[in-house]
Amino acid sequence: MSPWPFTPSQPRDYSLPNASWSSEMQRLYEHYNNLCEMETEGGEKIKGAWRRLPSYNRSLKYATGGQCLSKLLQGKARIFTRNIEEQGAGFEYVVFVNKQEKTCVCVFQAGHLLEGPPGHVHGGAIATIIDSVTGTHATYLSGPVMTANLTVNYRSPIPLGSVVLVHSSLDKTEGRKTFLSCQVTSTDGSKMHTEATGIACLCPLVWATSWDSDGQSSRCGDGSSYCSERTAEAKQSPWAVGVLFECILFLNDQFSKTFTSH
Ligand SMILES: CCCCCCCCCCCC(=O)SCCNC(=O)CCNC(=O)[C@H](O)C(C)(C)COP(=O)(O)OP(=O)(O)OC[C@H]1O[C@@H](n2cnc3c(N)ncnc32)[C@H](O)[C@@H]1OP(=O)(O)O
Repeated sequence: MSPWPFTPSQPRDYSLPNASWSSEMQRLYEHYNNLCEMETEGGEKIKGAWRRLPSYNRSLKYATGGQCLSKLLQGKARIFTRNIEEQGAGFEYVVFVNKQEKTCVCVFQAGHLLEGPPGHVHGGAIATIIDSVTGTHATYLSGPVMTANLTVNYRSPIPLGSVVLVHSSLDKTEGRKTFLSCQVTSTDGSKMHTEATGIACLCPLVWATSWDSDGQSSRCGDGSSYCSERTAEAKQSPWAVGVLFECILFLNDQFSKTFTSH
């Protein structure tokens, strides 16, 4: 690993198909991926309502200023759903967001390491994928968040190795809080596996700096879509504070390493 935190790198995008994906997983990936790009009558390709979110084994890629943060913390900040080496053994998933409807869908294939009841997915693994999807969705909508609350109702077991859809929708935002609902269903929608609601809380530092002079919130998850109408100036504020905050964390870590190695 490079000792210099700004060194450019090409991390693996875990949301792209791999050999472990079943034909059903592949089919659904292609279905939603096709909705990301539309063709006009003139044959021109234009952006659709959906967008695939790339996914890395580092967790900060989509935070406001995340491109920079993820480089600073590339050797540190890991997200455990993306750190099981064997392809197909753990969480195989891809998340798509619908900018207009403010909804999100995840195509999820559960691998053998996620077993709970014999032949079925562990409840903690189900809560994990729900937390990951709603957390990603809230981050996309509002900026870097922590899960404050997650309430899960398990309706029917999920067979190990099967593919399910995880739907997340925005209920409301209230101050720092983003309220989301989530359903895990079979891919044809006929069976409800799990229902959940959650509250994601915008990180305090970002919240404190995300107000325009006119009192309008300028939170922007990916800085490009949900808040595209907001001012560029407003977008800079949480980005800059985020980078400053992460610089402090990075320097702190370097100092810690220096002291503990002696
Ligand atoms: C970038 C990644 C991309 C990549 C995508 C990454 C996807 C993965 C996402 C994983 C997300 C996680 O697992 S995060 C890890 C699990 N979560 C945690 O560890 C969070 C631990 N809890 C905390 O750190 C804290 O409690 C916070 C940050 C949630 C809130 O603390 P705080 O900042 O001091 O704020 P506080 O005033 O207490 O609360 C703010 C508002 O939220 C309300 N509130 C707080 N807790 C609750 C609660 N349990 N249920 C209801 N409401 C609550 C309060 O009443 C208040 O409402 P009002 O008075 O304003 O009305």
